[in-house]
Amino acid sequence: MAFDNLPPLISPTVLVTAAASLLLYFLFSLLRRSQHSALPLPPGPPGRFLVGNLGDVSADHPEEDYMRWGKEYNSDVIHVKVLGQHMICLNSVAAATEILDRRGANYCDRPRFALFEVMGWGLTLTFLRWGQQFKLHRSLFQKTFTASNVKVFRPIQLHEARKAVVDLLEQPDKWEEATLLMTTSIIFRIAFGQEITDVSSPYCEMAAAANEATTNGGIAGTSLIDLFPPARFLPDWINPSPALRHARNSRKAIQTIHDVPWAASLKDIEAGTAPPSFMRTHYERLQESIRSGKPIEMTERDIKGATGAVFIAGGNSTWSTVLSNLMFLAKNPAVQKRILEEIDSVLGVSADDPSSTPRLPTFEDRPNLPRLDRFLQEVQRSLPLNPLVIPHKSLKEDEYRGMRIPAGSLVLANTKAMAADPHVYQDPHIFDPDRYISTDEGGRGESFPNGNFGFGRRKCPGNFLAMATVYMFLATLLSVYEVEMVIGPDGKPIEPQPAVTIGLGGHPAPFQCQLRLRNPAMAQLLKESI
Ligand code: HEM
Repeated sequence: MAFDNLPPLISPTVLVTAAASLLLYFLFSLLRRSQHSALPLPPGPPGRFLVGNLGDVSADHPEEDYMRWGKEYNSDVIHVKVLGQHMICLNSVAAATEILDRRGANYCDRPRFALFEVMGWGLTLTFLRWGQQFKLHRSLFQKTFTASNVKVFRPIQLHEARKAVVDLLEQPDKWEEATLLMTTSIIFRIAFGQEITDVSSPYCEMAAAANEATTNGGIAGTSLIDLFPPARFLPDWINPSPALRHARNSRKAIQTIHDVPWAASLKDIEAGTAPPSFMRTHYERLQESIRSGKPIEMTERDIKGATGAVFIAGGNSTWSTVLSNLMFLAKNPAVQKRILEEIDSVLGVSADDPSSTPRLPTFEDRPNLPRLDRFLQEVQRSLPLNPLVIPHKSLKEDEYRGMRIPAGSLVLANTKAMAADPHVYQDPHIFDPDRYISTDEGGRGESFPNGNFGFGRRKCPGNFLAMATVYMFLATLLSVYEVEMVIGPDGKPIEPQPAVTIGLGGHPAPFQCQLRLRNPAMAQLLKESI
């Protein structure tokens, strides 16, 4: 876990308060122990008096520790206890689907994310505890972003993907900026109905500030403020943790991203000029309920919080996935060549036939591009961007294969371990999209990776939307460009090394690649299309 904030927080006041709370908690735990079933906890490293496994789980890549312990204890379910908090890590798809999917009703809570509340993400679905408000916000998302309902957003995704590739025709080395602008504009249009035409839009700065504040908040639920929420009220002068200071300093950015686009969209809605968006749909439903005297289940505050959640959960996560795909394209030229052949054949591009009249890719082409689809899956397996997903919390004590999962446990799904499981994937360290070809077609028929969008009742409600954006951008880009490795000063290609940064929502570590124009006629078509 990320206990990166530990040393600066140790002021005498905090130490005394923390020691007293720990003692109370310890006595309380002793009292409750007699009520537990006699089943053993899942295996895991032995803890120490009072602090348990504090310090045993690394801040940077805890998923690696859980994988190591999985091997050491020969178990796909690992238990650690930190400052009295039970934590259960699920290292296999079998354990995660049984516990988080099938028994989802018991694992749908979240721990309290006190640090993110301080920032101003109080009414954000991702961080809501189980209860009425969670159910309401979850239903707002689920209704809007089902596999079929997200089709309504396709024109936005198509337009933004084409625009991004046209921008790249001017400045092909600005692939990071162009893809960030695209994913930000898509999510802004879908959330608020506000278009971001270029980087000079004030929304870009607001989005960047909110994203930076949020991603630098560390791994959600793991700061000392999360483990000991009363510390959030410590005044600045007794040196609260850097994390708390960061959260307090972030409030303005988070408030702005909720208020400013909301106010602009409200004007458009009232003027009758607002395009379809998440905000418009739910705001108009609320107004309609008020007008017709129907029972009102949500408030304007709920809609504002949920709209902010669409932005924060759906913008950078999609951008990171796009970047990850670019990295693996550059790294695997042979795989890319076969995808390009497939795209050309579907779009009617023929080098031998000058009379061929190719066209630009659309959403309807997706079922005919299975190589691209398998590639998207293999990228997710090879570099899970959220290796431990976001912690779920159990409501009641449970039993799994003779092991006890205490009530109130934090449950982590280790997607990195799942993706590397040799029982599921042959040579898991090799990048091989063909591993998913079905046995009927002569392949191995390995399962698509499971867990990159989470599990159970907290599973990402934006997964269909996100993958539609990633698909549309890649199909459009590859119809025009090839993604290559950069050649280093020694004349050799610089091979990108896949790695993930830490924080809320992982991001691929910096890498290099370059775009080579391969089809000028398609580029011309693209320019004419927007
Ligand atoms: C490729 C892009 C994306 C990735 C990799 C991703 C991944 C995830 C993951 C791992 C979770 C946690 C699931 C769990 O706890 O079991 C999550 C939750 C969530 N995601 Fe996404 N997501 C993406 C895009 C989106 C988009 C586009 C939206 C908005 C429409 C969105 C909205 C949410 C929300 C609101 C939650 C919280 C759900 C809850 O707590 O009930 N995500 N996402």
